[in-house]
Amino acid sequence: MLQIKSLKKSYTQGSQEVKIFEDLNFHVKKAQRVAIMGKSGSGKSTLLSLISGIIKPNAGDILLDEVSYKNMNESEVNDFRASNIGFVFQNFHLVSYLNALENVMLPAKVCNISNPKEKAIELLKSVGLEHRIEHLPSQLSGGEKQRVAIARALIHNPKLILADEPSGNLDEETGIAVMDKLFELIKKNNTTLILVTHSKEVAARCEDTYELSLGKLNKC
Ligand SMILES: Nc1ncnc2c1ncn2[C@@H]1O[C@H](COP(=O)(O)OP(=O)(O)OP(=O)(O)O)[C@@H](O)[C@H]1O
Repeated sequence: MLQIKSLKKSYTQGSQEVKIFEDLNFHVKKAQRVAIMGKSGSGKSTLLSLISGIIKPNAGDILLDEVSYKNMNESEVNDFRASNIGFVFQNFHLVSYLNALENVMLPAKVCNISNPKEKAIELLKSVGLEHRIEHLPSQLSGGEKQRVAIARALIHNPKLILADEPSGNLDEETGIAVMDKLFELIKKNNTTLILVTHSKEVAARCEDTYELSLGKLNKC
């Protein structure tokens, strides 16, 4: 479902070129759950940004369900990402002036899906937050915010979820509860997951774990 072919990416810093990927090849099957680990600076966030089309590779290609990003312009990539990918970040990235319900409904607006309010309420119920739908992010705990973010990531039924340290900012018990919810929902929906984590316990929930090192993904 996700194919990464001969991917090359480097950053230019002054006169220096920082090479991250020189020839990365990788594929993920539908509904597969893949964890990516690796030292700080190995390129994990860069990889997620490339997969989401937020940054462009220097060469090579990425295909999601056979659709290549190569010939899309920026607005086509943005639309494609909005329809097909859901995100869960360490810092939740909720919109501070929107309540939980409005935050969850955001991707539904962009993707024009039917009955967004009903779907958002249903998802908030499924993450145990039916009593918090009118709360602003500042009125929610860290674990509650991440559960709102999970509901938001799933409302448009994305093919792929990209998660970057989703329990990184939560205490252990809350982190486990939030990850239980994320995995329960993605299993139910057959959603493919690529999860970046420093935690072996979190990675163990995935079928496959890879370590990113020197621009290559090595199976653990
Ligand atoms: N916009 C940029 N310009 C220049 N160099 C960059 C840029 N973004 C990232 N880098 C460099 O690329 C390398 C990979 O960064 P990246 O953020 O992908 O690593 P990471 O594995 O996600 O790290 P961490 O676990 O610390 O979040 C780092 O050496 C970083 O300094």
